[in-house]
Amino acid sequence: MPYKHKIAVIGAGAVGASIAYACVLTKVPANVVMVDVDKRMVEGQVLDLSDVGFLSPVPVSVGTVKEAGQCDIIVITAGAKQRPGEPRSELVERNRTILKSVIDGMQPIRKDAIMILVANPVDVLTYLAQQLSGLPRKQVFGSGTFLDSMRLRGYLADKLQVQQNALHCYVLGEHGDRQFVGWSTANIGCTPLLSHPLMKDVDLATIERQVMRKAYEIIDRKGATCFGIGGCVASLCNSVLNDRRDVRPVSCWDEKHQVCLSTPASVGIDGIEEVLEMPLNEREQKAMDVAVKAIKDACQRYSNEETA
Ligand SMILES: NC(=O)C1=CN([C@@H]2O[C@H](COP(=O)(O)OP(=O)(O)OC[C@H]3O[C@@H](n4cnc5c(N)ncnc54)[C@H](O)[C@@H]3O)[C@@H](O)[C@H]2O)C=CC1
Ligand SMILES: CC(=O)C(=O)O
Repeated sequence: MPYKHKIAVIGAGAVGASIAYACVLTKVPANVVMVDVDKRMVEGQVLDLSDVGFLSPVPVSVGTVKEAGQCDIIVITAGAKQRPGEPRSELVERNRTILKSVIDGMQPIRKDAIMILVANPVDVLTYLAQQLSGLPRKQVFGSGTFLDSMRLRGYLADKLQVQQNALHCYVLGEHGDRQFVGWSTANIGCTPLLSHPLMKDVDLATIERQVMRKAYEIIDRKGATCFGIGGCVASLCNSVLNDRRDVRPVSCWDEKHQVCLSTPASVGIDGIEEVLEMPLNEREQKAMDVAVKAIKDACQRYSNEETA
């Protein structure tokens, strides 16, 4: 084991394997430990990932749920995925049960562990994981709308013919059907995005819908999405272990709305270092209220049962 840090990836299906693969290729400074109830499958994933060892020093091994509880970062992807056309919110019944069994199996969890939720519906599961794990809220966050925001940047970068990293724009609220774009604060370089001449003929509602529907389109064609989220979560692991303080739209505890929702926050060694206050115009505030209500209703429905 060349590194002192360990990242556990619980759930070694399409998403877990893509996260491990992206961690290896981005040379995250840690040993990656993969965990799954399907023992033969997880062994197969680790054997397969060992073939990329010629490109990276990051080792990948098989571990147990108990060992995962002692890792520096615990990534949870274990759970059911959407069937074609199925919204993420319909996974809550199945995935909260899996989440509880995973968290119970890890106890006592290392006190300074950072837990990153990926399984859907990610905003609700992040809230439940904060309750179930006993960890401070800043140490438990979800991938949120990081992936959706990168999808948005992809569309805009193509349209405007600029590098994606010149665009500062976020998808906010829910990683689900009630997500929305914070157009009023979007920038290209340091100039307002909507003032760019090439944005004049762009239908914002169409782009917003394409971003929201992208997961459905991919699932319709190949049954699951995995590469984008693999990159996003590997990037979050790098932000934590290198204390990079990258600002990412992740699902985290929002003091104002008293729920976990997707909003920009800086991510570092302690998890969520700071949640940034996002100015919203009237349309965006209405969309945020709709997202908050949906997430809150689901959280309230399940939180008492889960902690009982
Ligand atoms: N937050 C995001 O942006 C994204 C989230 N997802 C979500 O990630 C989740 C996983 O998706 P896939 O990897 O495609 O599904 P998958 O079916 O390929 O893998 C799920 C894995 O979880 C394992 N598992 C189930 N219960 C377990 C337990 N108690 N302990 C350990 N492992 C357990 C299964 O054996 C399986 O290998 C889904 O909920 C999906 O909706 C997927 C893509 C993006
Ligand atoms: C499946 C999912 O949540 C996504 O690709 O956005």
